[in-house]
Amino acid sequence: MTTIQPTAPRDTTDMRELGCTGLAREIRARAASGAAELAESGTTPGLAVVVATDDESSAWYVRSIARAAGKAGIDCRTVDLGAGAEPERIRATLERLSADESVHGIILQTPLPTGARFEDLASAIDPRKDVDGANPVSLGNLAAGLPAHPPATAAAVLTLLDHHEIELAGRNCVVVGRSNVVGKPVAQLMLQRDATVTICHRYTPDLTAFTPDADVLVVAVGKPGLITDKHVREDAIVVDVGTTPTADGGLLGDVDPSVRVAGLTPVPGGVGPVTTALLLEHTVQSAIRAAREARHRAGSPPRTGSEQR
Ligand SMILES: Nc1nc(=O)c2c([nH]1)NC[C@@H]1CN(c3ccc(C(=O)N[C@@H](CCC(=O)O)C(=O)O)cc3)C=[N+]21
Repeated sequence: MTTIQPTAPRDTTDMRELGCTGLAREIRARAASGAAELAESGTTPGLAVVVATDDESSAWYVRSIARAAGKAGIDCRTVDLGAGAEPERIRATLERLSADESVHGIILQTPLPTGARFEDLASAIDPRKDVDGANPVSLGNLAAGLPAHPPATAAAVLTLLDHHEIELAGRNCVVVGRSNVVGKPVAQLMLQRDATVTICHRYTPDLTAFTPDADVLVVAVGKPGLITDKHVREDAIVVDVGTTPTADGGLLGDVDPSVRVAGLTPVPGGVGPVTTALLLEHTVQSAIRAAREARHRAGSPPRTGSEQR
């Protein structure tokens, strides 16, 4: 008779918690100082948050955006159309906000009511105001290496990795999840950084065929406990994008708490707060650009030769 040997517990001494303390605050401060500068010339950055869901994670995010925007001097307007809103109504709202000069950033919250397709509706967001990279034009520009705002969550993943000085060039990166809001744009951003990128999703029969190859693993699925020790090497860096609310008001990531790796982003306190901060920063950047374009239209002096391209 064979006895089953318990697997040796992994050494937990040098696991790094890759948190966002300091980083999110720094980005929010940058957004606030940009907003303050704009205020001197009479512009208040405006952010419109369009909601057509009663999803709890989304509701939390919307409140958090409104709170942080207020503190940063950004005028945040939540347009709640209700969970059963018709796609035509959502589209008309996005078109109206796209034409509204006091609005510099627009975010359409996911999930959407059944029957509404995110990609279809997001095409109604003016790409210049697309601060959450939702318009397929933004995703296309991103894939082509042209300027575009990436979705704030995708940008947060890269910003957090940079903050902790995680190298991506030449490394194996595995992304679990292929949403247009996270998985696909994260993969594009990692590709731009010269990583070898694999994308796994719900039709991947066995994640363990791919995830143990990851030097850097990004998980954006929304299934608590999906990733366990068997999925990752001990020397891997893991970014947990999942935020599933629990009945008692807590928040669960996609990575099982028992997982021991070289570095793990915590939930809460990891990607989430950086996401909110970057959304504000994208909005301020968009407002700065709009103000600059308005000055040019008003007939400012022509640019000097060295500035022309
Ligand atoms: N178009 C679109 N873009 C999104 O980026 C998007 C969306 N729709 N729909 C909803 C989800 C959810 N989401 C979160 C962002 C930050 C936190 C966050 O900051 N959470 C805190 C803590 C929350 C708590 O303590 O309850 C943290 O992780 O530390 C959570 C969730 C963005 N989403």
